[in-house]
Amino acid sequence: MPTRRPLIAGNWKMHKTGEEAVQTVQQLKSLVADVQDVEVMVAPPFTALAPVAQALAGSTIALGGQNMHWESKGAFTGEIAPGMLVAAGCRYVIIGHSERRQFFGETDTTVNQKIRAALTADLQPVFCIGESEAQREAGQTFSVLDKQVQNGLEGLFSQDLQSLVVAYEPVWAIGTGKTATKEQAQEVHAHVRQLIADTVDKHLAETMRILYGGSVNPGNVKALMAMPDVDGALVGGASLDPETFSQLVHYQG
Ligand SMILES: O=C[C@H](O)COP(=O)(O)O
Repeated sequence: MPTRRPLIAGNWKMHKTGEEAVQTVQQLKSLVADVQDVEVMVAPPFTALAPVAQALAGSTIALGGQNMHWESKGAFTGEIAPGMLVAAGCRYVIIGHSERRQFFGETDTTVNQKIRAALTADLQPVFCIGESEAQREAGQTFSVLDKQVQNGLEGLFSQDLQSLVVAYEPVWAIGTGKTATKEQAQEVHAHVRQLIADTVDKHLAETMRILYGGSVNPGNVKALMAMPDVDGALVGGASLDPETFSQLVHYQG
């Protein structure tokens, strides 16, 4: 069984100016300086990327973008190109977050275009999937997730997807304080891994990291991380405070 290096990622969403973000990572850097076996990533807003990259110089904390366009340049007012994220110091990019799907019209098709563009630019996509509360209650969780995964990865093969990270974020658990139970998370993660094994490649499925996201906090992270198919967390609210985020990174105690 291959070892998957845990990834604890902070998605700061629309929080923090450049100055506030730099202050946060300066504290975080020393708080997690002892951590070796867990990868840490922060995804600040676009305007904070360059100063945060500078503040992170010499640290192992990785930087991520929260979104990007799939084209490399052009007349796309308000958009950011993959190469711009790379130039700003990003290694990762979050793609298809449910807030992007819900409020900004992202579809499986644009998610697929973005994943392709990220891979071409050598950015590691953190590909977000998740069902709504109504879909879960209607017993559609697996069919919704299967469609998101299959459409999002359409036309991509194992050799393209080596750096892919999947993040399972049930929409009903985001920012609500209502975390999926560790059993619910494990059930979905195992299902998604099996789907990748069946439709893409078995080895990729075994090595690919699947993060859980949705009201992760210092009180529930350990139990979630103990599940065999949970390889990390994509954290919103609890990633904004460096002390709290550091507690998540130190989930092993
Ligand atoms: O990307 C992060 C998720 O949307 C989770 O947010 P949350 O931890 O505030 O529930």
